[in-house]
Amino acid sequence: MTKRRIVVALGGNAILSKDASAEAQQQALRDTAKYLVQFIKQGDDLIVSHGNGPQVGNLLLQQAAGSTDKNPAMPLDTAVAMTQGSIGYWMQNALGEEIAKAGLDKDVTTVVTQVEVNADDQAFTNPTKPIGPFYTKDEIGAIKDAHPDQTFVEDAGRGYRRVVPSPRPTGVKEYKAINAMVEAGIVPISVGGGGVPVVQEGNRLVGREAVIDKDFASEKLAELVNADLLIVLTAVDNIYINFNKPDQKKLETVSVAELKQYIDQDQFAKGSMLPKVQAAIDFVEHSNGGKAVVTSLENVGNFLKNGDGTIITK
Ligand SMILES: Nc1ncnc2c1ncn2[C@@H]1O[C@H](COP(=O)(O)OP(=O)(O)O)[C@@H](O)[C@H]1O
Ligand SMILES: NC(=O)OP(=O)(O)O
Repeated sequence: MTKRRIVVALGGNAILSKDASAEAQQQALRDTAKYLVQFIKQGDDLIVSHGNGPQVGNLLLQQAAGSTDKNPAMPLDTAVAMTQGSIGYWMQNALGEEIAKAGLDKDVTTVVTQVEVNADDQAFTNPTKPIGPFYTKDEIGAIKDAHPDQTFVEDAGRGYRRVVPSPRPTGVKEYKAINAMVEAGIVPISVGGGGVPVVQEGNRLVGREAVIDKDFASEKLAELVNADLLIVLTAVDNIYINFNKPDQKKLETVSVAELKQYIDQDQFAKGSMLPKVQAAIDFVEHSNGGKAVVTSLENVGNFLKNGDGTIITK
């Protein structure tokens, strides 16, 4: 089989489901690495990205709880960089172990990645990205009394979460370094948490307080490094139409034109599957013959063997 260049975007459940302790998140990533190593064993060049919504929200809460005048809390762009470091450490440690077990000699390295956004992106005045823990309605009443500037929305039917601005990525500052790492046989972990949002001001990149969607950032990176495949790994094996209804139907190979019709029919939930579908469409439309895949971590073996999962083509 010919060697492919693959950007894999890891969904939240690959890192944190209920237990937010470092041990539990590290264990989840050890389990995740067992699936990801299959691509490397097959000879594919892998670039890994991941979400950070729960972790960056939790970090902001820890920062706020411990802050003093002499030891101030860090702003959101710095917190995103901190989660790139912590999750990247867990991931490179776990994937490194699986690579060693497979008898392969390959380094895994985390890249603190700056992702460019437009300063006038309307997302800055319309926060939509859920971060941190879930709250009850009573709990957010009390938080809003103390922090009237914070916005909360109902998320995934599990309660309320704080939302922050989520601008669209326009570029990935470190993509050439990521390319060079792949050429050198290194597995980069990059655009973690969607990347640190930055705006170009003269020679300086200035951080902005936001959290970029990791599926959109992974798509932008996949375009820039000329990936053959963008694979979005989430909790479901396939994208469905009429999802969770008695007549739900899984999509196997689907064209961009067909997916756009399903978007018009509101088939994909806004805060969850829609951004993945939009990222997949963007990649197929803007790359040079690339395809996108949406499937689950647990289905990686079947995808590699039989092409199972939802495959999005031109
Ligand atoms: N049409 C659909 N087909 C499949 N899954 C869907 C659909 N609409 C909504 N979903 C939900 O979207 C979820 C994936 O989004 P999300 O949980 O935000 O992803 P992640 O955290 O893995 O990035 C699936 O687990 C599923 O519950
Ligand atoms: N940054 C980001 O998209 O994180 P989640 O996938 O955890 O929401």
